[in-house]
Amino acid sequence: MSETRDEILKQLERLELPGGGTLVSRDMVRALSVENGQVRFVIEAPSPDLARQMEPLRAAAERAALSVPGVQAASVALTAHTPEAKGPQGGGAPGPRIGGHPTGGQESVRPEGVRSILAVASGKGGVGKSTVSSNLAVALARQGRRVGLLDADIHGPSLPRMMGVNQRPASPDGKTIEPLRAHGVTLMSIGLMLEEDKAVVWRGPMLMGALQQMLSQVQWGDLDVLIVDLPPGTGDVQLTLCQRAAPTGALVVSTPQDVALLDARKAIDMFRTLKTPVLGLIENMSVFHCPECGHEAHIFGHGGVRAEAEKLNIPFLAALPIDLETRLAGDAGTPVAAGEGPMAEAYLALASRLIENQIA
Ligand SMILES: Nc1ncnc2c1ncn2[C@@H]1O[C@H](COP(=O)(O)OP(=O)(O)OP(=O)(O)O)[C@@H](O)[C@H]1O
Repeated sequence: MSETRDEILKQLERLELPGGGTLVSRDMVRALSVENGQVRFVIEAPSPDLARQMEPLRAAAERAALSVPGVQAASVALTAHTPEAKGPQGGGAPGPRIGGHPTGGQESVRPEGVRSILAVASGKGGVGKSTVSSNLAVALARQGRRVGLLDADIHGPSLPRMMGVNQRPASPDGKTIEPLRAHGVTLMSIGLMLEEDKAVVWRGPMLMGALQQMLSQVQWGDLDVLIVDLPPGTGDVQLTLCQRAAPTGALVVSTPQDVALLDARKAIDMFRTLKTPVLGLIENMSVFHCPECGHEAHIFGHGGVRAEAEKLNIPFLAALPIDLETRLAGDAGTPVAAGEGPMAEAYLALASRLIENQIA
């Protein structure tokens, strides 16, 4: 498939644009996908006016794709930035375009100075993956590790809020991106490159391209560990990370609830298929201690994740309670692990365990 892709791009290189350059050299091809002989991509024009004039070029691009052996059908769409929009990702400032199609076939996109990449995953949404990622990152940094945190949850990036950052990362040369720093952690989120409140409507290839950019264009520097907060589920982003960045392993977060565990099992199975070791399971929202009477309530069930870990012979790393401070601290932009108290200690203990086991 990647040979077909390369050949299509080669054909598109031949289509000269009126102002000079080609569709490829001017980076106007988006979301190129090849599936069972069906080719699809989008030509992104600099303005709606130019897009209207580019219809003959669109048709020529379709013919060029069809001329490649193995291609049975080609569908090419034209799109444009609106001048008032702040780029496809918002923000106005010049900078790298996020969400292009992935490049470079199966080449590694692992950042050079990063010793270990740790994926934090869950089957189901809302189980606390981002809460665990941000607190674990802060706890590791407090123990002297050089930590990076990449929010790869493209459809629902929540780390900027949880880490208390909202400025757009700088890109002095328009290609590389300078990550931000918060609570001792080097941080990058796709949410910082997109317009807040705008839904991301991207196909798989654009998601894969965006992750690739976040790994290879961000100046991560030398890190002991890069924690990648994945979107929930088993999709293109997970696949790209495992195949192109060779993570050291994955931590899977789940609540003890049956429906969450069911999905967690799927995530574990996906990592096994992709040959990424699952290094541990974490139970979040495992118990609620009533602050008034001290009563323990198992709102989402009890012990399910520990039992699952034993069954699958995967280390059970932590049982984190439902905790008001955790929620409030996350909403306020200073993770609970940055302070003092039982939850900060729980995250510091989790971080120590990962350091002792040379995972982070
Ligand atoms: N242990 C906890 N105690 C109390 N609230 C929690 C806890 N863990 C997470 N939360 C809260 O639950 C909500 C969802 O958590 P979070 O965003 O971390 O989940 P997620 O799995 O990353 O979600 P998504 O599927 O959107 O990526 C947040 O408001 C967070 O503050």
